[in-house]
Amino acid sequence: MSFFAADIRPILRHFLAERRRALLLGAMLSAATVTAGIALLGLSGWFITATSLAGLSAAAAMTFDVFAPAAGIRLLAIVRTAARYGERLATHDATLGVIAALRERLFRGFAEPRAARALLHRPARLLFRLTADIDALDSLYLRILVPAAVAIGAALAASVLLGLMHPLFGLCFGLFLAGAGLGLPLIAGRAARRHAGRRAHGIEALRSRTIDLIAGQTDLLMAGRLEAQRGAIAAADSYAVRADDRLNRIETGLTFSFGIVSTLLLTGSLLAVAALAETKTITAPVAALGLLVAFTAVEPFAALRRGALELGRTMLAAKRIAPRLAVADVTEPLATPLPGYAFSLAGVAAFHENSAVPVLQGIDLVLKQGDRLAVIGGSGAGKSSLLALLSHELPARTGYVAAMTATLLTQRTELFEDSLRGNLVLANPDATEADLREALAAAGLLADVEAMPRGLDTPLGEGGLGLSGGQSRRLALARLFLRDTPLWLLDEPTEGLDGATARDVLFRLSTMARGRSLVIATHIRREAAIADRIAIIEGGRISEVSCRGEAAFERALGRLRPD
Ligand SMILES: Nc1ncnc2c1ncn2[C@@H]1O[C@H](COP(=O)(O)OP(=O)(O)OP(=O)(O)O)[C@@H](O)[C@H]1O
Repeated sequence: MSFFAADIRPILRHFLAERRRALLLGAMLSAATVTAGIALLGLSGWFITATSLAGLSAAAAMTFDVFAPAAGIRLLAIVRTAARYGERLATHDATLGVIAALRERLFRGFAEPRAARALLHRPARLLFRLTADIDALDSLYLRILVPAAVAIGAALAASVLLGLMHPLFGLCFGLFLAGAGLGLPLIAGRAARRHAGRRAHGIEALRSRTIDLIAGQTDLLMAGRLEAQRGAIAAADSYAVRADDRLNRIETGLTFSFGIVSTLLLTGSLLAVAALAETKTITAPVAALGLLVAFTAVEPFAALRRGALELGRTMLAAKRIAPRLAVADVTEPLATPLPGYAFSLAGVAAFHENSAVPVLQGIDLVLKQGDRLAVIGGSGAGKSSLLALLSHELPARTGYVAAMTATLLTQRTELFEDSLRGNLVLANPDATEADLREALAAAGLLADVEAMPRGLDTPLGEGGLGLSGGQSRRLALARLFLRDTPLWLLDEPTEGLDGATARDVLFRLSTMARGRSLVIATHIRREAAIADRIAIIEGGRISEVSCRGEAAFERALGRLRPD
């Protein structure tokens, strides 16, 4: 059970912190529903038997009070219905509230720079965490914790009641019911765990491979890999189906075992109440009550069946989500550099997640406020990683990092399926209409936007569809202009643009950057030429830094790709 507790604890903590009262209320109402059900059936059994016995003699029939038990039955029926209604409302409202908060918290965790960077490499993972994994967690409360608590409560209440008829009867009944009723779902849960995990992995693979097939149809066709991709989808499907089949078998076995246990228990209870009635320890109506109480106390355990089968999936979700909850709020801000400096790095080494090789090492570099630095080097040398370090996306393993608040213009322009306005205000939610227009004008995109019938409200398709490459880059630039930070980090800002557009974009950038510090990671001469200094990075180490006017600076520029 320790594996269960370790993974589940952080999730439970979140559940309780979020909606403690509603969750407890839901559990109490659930217990009230079951208790009222047990009492209703027990009292009804007692009433029917007592009435028929009273009817055997005229004297007894005259004195028998039918009103009090009938009123009790009606009251219990009303209580059960009302409690069931309230329980559904309370438990579902609490669960949905908790799950929504969990999703938001997870999303915020993913939006943390480091996590976002790691997830960019596996976006399908983010999708599954936010959808399938979070959804799987609603089982924890609704199908595992509440039914287990209610079943234990029902077994306890029934044992006490039957114990009043005969202590040994109550004790044996309670022990057998709790042992078998909890033991069977636990055994089934353990057996199903592996298959539930496999089913989840199979479905994930099925989804991502199908998305790859649809999104990459043309490329797959051109490479002659369409059939292979279809085969991969079929393989994922049959993997999930095999796991499903195993789960169905376990469920059938569990249902069968529950059937045997409840039959044994009821037979035992029938024999016990018959023996007690025979020895006149209890009356016949009380025997009927006892039998029906035993019958209804078994029912809540059957409700654990689904939770047991989903236990594996729930555990997998908890295991994946719990670590993200733990780190969601703990990113420390970077140290502030000394006055007059934009950043300062000393003896820095950094590693990408899951990599044993340092991507940056022995980095000693400073940038004065207002200065412009170009970082050049071969592909994979570590230029983007240096920008990631300065923007606090990549943590330093060793050394000292101090940097002013920075904005990073990434290599790829990330645009969303939203209006132009929506894509712009991401950079500054408080920007006014005038700010947006000013930023667009500075980026050279205002005329294009004004020519569009819906202007700033023009909707963009997925990934910014509807804009040309140049327009997308200008939109990214306008977004940068809306970020009033003292340090701008630009990763190949004009890559992929034609010469004229690139020069225009660079000119605008250079104008808007006046007074700020710039770091430009680049392969292109025109981009490095706007810098005052050039740092060459090779294999994660800075091998040379030169200043404008020095021969080394010109040599470094000469190494770069011309326009
Ligand atoms: N998130 C990541 N996880 C693991 N390794 C990474 C990650 N990002 C980059 N790397 C690796 O780190 C090294 C440096 O990458 P980086 O992107 O910093 O190089 P770069 O100089 O900017 O290259 P380019 O000019 O091609 O953009 C490469 O070997 C790359 O494969």
